[in-house]
Amino acid sequence: MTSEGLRIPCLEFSGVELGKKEGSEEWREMSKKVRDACESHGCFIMVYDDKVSKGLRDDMFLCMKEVFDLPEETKKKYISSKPYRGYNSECPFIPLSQSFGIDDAPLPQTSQAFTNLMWPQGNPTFCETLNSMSSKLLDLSLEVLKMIVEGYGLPKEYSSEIQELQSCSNFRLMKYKVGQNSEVCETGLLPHTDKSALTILCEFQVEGLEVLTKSNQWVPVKIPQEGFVVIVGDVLKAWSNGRLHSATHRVMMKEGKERYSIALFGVPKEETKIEVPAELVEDNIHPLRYRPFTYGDYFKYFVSTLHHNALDVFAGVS
Ligand SMILES: O=C(O)CCC(=O)C(=O)O
Ligand SMILES: [Fe+2]
Repeated sequence: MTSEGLRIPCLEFSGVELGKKEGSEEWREMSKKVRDACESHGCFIMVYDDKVSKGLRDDMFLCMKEVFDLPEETKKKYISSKPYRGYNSECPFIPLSQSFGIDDAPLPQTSQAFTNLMWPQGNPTFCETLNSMSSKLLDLSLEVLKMIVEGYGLPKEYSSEIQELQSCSNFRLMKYKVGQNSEVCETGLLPHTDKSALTILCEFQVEGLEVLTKSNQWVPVKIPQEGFVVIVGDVLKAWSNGRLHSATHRVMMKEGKERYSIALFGVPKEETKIEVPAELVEDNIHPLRYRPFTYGDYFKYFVSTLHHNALDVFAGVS
C-alpha cells in the first residue's frame, strides 16, 4: 500500500460555514472529499475550529475530569438497561477503560437529569457544557451526512431520509487509566466497528486511537487539538450498500498517561428501517449487499453475539 493509503485524510472545514453555504461550489467540492475519505478509509480528520470553540472544548474536558473524579459509588448510580449506556468500569476485557454513555444529551432535560444524579446540589456549568458540546457534535455529524448524500449525487429527498439514521444519539465520556506497567503499550479498547451511522470524536492531549487500514495495517490517528475524527459506523456502511467503509479501530495506551476522549454516536431509532437507496445499487459493479433491516434488531443481534463481522452475518446478501 502507498503511504497515501496509510495517511488518514485531513479535511479543513474552518471557514467553509457549511450551514450557510449548502449547495455552493465549495460545499459540493468538500462533499466529494468527504465521500472519498469515507470510502477509502472509513474515517477522516475534520479540522473545524470555528464550530466548536477552544473554550467549550477545554471546559468539556475540565468537566470530564470533574465527573470521573467523583466517588465510585456516585458514578455507579448512573445505570441503564441498555448496553454501552450508563456508567461502565472494571470490565475484565478492557480494565483501563471507564465510560459514561448518555443517550440524547443534546436534549436539555437529559443533560439536566444526568447532572442532577451526579450532583444533587446542582452543577449548572457541567450541565450547560454537556448539553452544548453534545449538540454541536450532533449538528456537525448531521452536516457530514448531508454531504454524503451530495457526494453520491442523490436526490434532495435523501437528505432528510439519511438524517433519520441519526435521530438519536449516544454521547460517551471516556477515561482510560494508566496500566500497572506504564512502560508497555496496553490495550485501552479492543478492535471494533461502531454500531452508529457516524461517530465524531475528540481527545484531550493524549493520543491512543488507531485505525485498521483496508490493507490491514494499524495506523495511529493524530487528532489535532482543534479537530475531530469522523468515523463511519455499520449503519452507514449498510445504507450505502457497503460503499462507505466502517473502519475497525482500537485504543492503545502508549504514552503512559491517562487519556480522556469524548464521542457522539449518531444512531437511528430502534424501529428505523435501514434500506439501501436504489441509486446505490448497480447490477455488476455494486450488486445489493445488504437486505433491509431495523436498527433495533441489528443492535440486539450484535449484543447477543458480539460477532466482529455482525453486519455481514446479520444482513449480508450472499
Ligand atoms: O476513545 C477513543 O478514542 C475511541 C473510543 C471508541 O472507539 C468507542 O467508544 O467506540
Ligand atoms: Fe469506536
